[in-house]
Amino acid sequence: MPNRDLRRPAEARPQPLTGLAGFLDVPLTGGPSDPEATLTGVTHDSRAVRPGDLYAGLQGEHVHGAAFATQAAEAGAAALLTDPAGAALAAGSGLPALVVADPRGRLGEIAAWVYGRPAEHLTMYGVTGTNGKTTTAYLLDGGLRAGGGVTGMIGTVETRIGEEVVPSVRTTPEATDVQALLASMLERGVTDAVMEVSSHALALGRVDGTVYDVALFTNLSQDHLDFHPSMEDYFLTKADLFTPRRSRLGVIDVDDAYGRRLAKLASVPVLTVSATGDQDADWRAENVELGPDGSRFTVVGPDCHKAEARVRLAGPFNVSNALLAIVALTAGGVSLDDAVEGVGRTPGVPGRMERVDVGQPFEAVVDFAHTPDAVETLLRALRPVTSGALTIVLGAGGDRDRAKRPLMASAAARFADAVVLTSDNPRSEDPNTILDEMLAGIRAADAAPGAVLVEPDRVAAIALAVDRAAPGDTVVIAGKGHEQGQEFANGVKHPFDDRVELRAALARTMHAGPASPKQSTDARIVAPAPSTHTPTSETPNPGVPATGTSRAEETNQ
Ligand SMILES: CC(=O)N[C@H]1[C@@H](OP(=O)(O)OP(=O)(O)OC[C@H]2O[C@@H](n3ccc(=O)[nH]c3=O)[C@H](O)[C@@H]2O)O[C@H](CO)[C@@H](O)[C@@H]1O[C@H](C)C(=O)N[C@@H](C)C(=O)N[C@H](CCC(=O)O)C(=O)O
Ligand SMILES: Nc1ncnc2c1ncn2[C@@H]1O[C@H](COP(=O)(O)OP(=O)(O)OP(=O)(O)O)[C@@H](O)[C@H]1O
Ligand SMILES: N[C@H](CCC[C@H](N)C(=O)O)C(=O)O
Ligand SMILES: [Mg+2]
Repeated sequence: MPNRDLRRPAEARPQPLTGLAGFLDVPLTGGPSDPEATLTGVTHDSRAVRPGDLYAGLQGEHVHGAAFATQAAEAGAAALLTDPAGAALAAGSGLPALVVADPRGRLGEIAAWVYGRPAEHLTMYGVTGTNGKTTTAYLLDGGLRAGGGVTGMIGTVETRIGEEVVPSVRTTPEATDVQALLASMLERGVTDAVMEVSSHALALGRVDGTVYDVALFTNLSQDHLDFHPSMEDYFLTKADLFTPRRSRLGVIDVDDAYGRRLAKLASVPVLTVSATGDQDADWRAENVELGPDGSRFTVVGPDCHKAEARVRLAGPFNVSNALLAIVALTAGGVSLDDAVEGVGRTPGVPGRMERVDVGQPFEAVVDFAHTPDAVETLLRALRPVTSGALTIVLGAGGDRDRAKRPLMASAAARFADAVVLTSDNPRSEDPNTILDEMLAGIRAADAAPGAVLVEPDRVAAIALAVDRAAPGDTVVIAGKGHEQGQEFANGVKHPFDDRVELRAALARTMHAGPASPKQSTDARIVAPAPSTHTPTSETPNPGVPATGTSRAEETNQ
């Protein structure tokens, strides 16, 4: 274990506070101004303040961070950055203040300034898109290592500096943490940094102060409509990554309709990729051979570039992710041979198409699909490798996009033979309300009688799917992938790992034989009622048909 907190650089590079005031062109107000005062770090969280930090008191959805200025001062903050409302709130803190109209909008450049603009000394890769960011980031990492790079990674599953891992809280951290992490990476000899760039990050200034050498776009489909007012806003937020203030070059998957739009809209040079052969693109995957453990394909690019490639993750969509990574690597200076070699060596990504095998006579897989498009893509990928029935266990997260719930359930009913609806992370919501909203998306025509079951307890739902599986079937547990907990109301998080639960359920069936009657009778078996088809207002992905939203009936058979 590392003996220091890698989230910050060890070496303090004190910057004069008056220098920051000059940089921002605002006076220092409020507390006593020491002309010699210096800053050694910056944070937006009073609970993370270290002596010498600039504390950014930001207006949040719930509270104004400036309300914690006294706590920040007690922890040793050297100064406060805030807005006029925050300055009033922090009046009693005694901290000298820099007051600007939009502190969140300035935080990225300030953090980059405080930490010595680390991104300028690293080769930066930024991956955006609704699905495939984490997977593509791991593949990029593999290719960079094969090219001799020392890598750092910031993303959903983990944050890594060389070989050392720091747990990730979110996909893209706040700007203060991004810049501190990049400075820490630089200090520890990292040459190339790979980051997942969420739309929240772009909208909330988390990656301000970072210009990516190569920006990647995987695809766009419905998600996060709790945060974005429309798909158009979601798209334009992502598209901003492909402008000169944020990147130097774009690599875009044009098999995706939004990707094709982006390739035209981008104001940085762009390389296009297509793994399906359906689109005109600079780089293509040809001779694709899909297998249960991964795929082989030929990479074909401009100027007679050609190489035989493989990806050790099943499904055609992972050929897209791999091709995108390979092309981005070559754009970033890695040779095509090293890129292909490193991507092909990458063993897998935790909780993405991860097979769990205790010797059972059917396939059991854990995957992170938690959008309508990902559920459809996943099931379409598993169908050709399933000789028997395909069963999915699926829930939807609480306090997230509600509109995607019926669409996820609809995709599950249309592309699987059996569906066990269950809880994901209910967070502050009632799990049964989420399940009802999912059920509303399933039309009678999409599911055979008895094919849809509801079991709110995720452990029991996994056991139910396993108990019903026959030789040749595939059971996929979707939506939580690598996650290590299940979140309930009031921030309560119970330890939970789909892979552990699936393994335990499989082991039980192997030893005890099929179905424990209790699990089967407790679940509700749902017969979706014939219903009027109500198209949804958004048709986010031109490839996904609209689905009904009527209420399903329960028969409790
Ligand atoms: C919508 C959103 O992103 N909200 C983020 C936002 O929360 P907020 O505005 O509600 O903050 P708040 O709780 O009102 O607090 C205001 C300020 O006071 C500070 N504070 C608060 C309490 C305290 O004791 N001390 C203190 O300093 C907070 O640090 C914050 O700066 O600022 C907080 C502090 O930075 C974030 O934790 C919070 O992310 C929440 C937890 C979140 O879940 N965000 C998710 C949806 C998210 O960002 N997801 C994306 C996309 C995922 C993907 O598709 O891959 C991601 O990048 O992970
Ligand atoms: N290129 C792709 N196209 C469609 N679906 C994909 C693609 N790549 C991955 N998926 C699906 O999306 C799921 C999530 O993949 P991954 O974790 O790589 O995406 P992500 O963009 O990082 O997601 P998140 O934003 O939640 O972190 C996978 O488990 C798989 O089901
Ligand atoms: N990055 C995504 C992950 C969702 C994973 C799923 N298990 C859920 O909780 O909805 C989010 O925060 O929206
Ligand atoms: Mg991710």
